[in-house]
Amino acid sequence: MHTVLVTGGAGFIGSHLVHQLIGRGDCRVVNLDKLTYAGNSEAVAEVAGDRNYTFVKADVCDVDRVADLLKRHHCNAVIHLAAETHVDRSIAGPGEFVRTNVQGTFGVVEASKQYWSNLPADQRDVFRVVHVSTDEVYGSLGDDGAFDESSPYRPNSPYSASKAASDHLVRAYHQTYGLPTIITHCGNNYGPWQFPEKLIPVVIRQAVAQQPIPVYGDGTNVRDWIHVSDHCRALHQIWRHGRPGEVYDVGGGGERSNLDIVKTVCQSVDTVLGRSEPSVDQIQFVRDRPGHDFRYAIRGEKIRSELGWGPEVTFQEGIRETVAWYLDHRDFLQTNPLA
Ligand SMILES: Cc1cn([C@H]2C[C@H](O)[C@@H](COP(=O)(O)OP(=O)(O)O[C@H]3O[C@H](CO)[C@@H](O)[C@H](O)[C@H]3O)O2)c(=O)[nH]c1=O
Repeated sequence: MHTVLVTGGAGFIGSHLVHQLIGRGDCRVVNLDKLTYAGNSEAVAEVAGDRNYTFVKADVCDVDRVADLLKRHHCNAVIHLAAETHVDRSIAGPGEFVRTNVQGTFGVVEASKQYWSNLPADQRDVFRVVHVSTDEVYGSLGDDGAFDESSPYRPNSPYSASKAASDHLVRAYHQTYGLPTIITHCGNNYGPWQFPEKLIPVVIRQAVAQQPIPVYGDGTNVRDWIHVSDHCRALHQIWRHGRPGEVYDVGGGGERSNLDIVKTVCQSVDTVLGRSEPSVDQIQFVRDRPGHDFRYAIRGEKIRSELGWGPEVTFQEGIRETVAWYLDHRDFLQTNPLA
């Protein structure tokens, strides 16, 4: 039996990871979450009563608290997802991103180091810290090429800069203290429970309400999309079989332009609701995001060849399921992103 401290386990990706880990039957999960606007206890309600699950409302910046939890629960891994994640919010207010993403990651690695360095040798060997980061640290691509683990860091937004800084701290803790850390970079996730500030839930909400669907700039920007369950499977593989000190980029092959995403989502909403007037007519091209990265693409060769991981959910199937989920959870869709 493993015991994993998941930070940010009430968030979008974190809650899916918590479900997967508990579902495996060989993991106890301690979910540390501050329950900020993007954290949602409802997303983990199904596991709340499970004997292998513990929820702790806490802040990753609190080193003593994190160290105490690791010790109290005899954790043998940390998967660190707690973060501020929305690029537009980071442009409006970068301070919270520096605090949560940089100071918070410091809290996690410092607490982990304190705990890990006092473990008996056999437990030190199996302990891992998996830091969940983003492909956005690599900056923006033109029409060709793809990121891989050797791509230079060129973050462009306050969000991606804060994630890049957090990566460097994690790397430094490995280089300096030998803490067994692994860094991951994933592309754009989609699926149930994604907060309605990100592109796909925004499109669903606006399409359903027959309101304008905002597309930044001309909609030609490209992102590499992955279903959240595939990402969580990758995180498990990386934790269990990845090599300490390494970086693994997660994804590959899911490139789509924003306009393509918007059209696919609109068609899916129209089909489920039996609409005759196409939702795409609601598209409104709006002012571009400042410093908007043009394109992200992940090669994904290392994780495929070293860990045998690849995505399983097709985009068509994933979008159909996601749209159906949001239409069944319209209250969540109405959550005020500015709250
Ligand atoms: C919310 C919104 C977004 N967009 C555009 C901006 C982007 O090019 C694209 C996706 O936007 P977002 O859903 O905000 O995601 P993006 O900025 O790519 O960043 C996401 O993907 C990253 C991984 O690439 C994660 O690290 C971030 O946490 C996550 O937020 O759609 C629109 O055109 N209209 C919108 O209303």
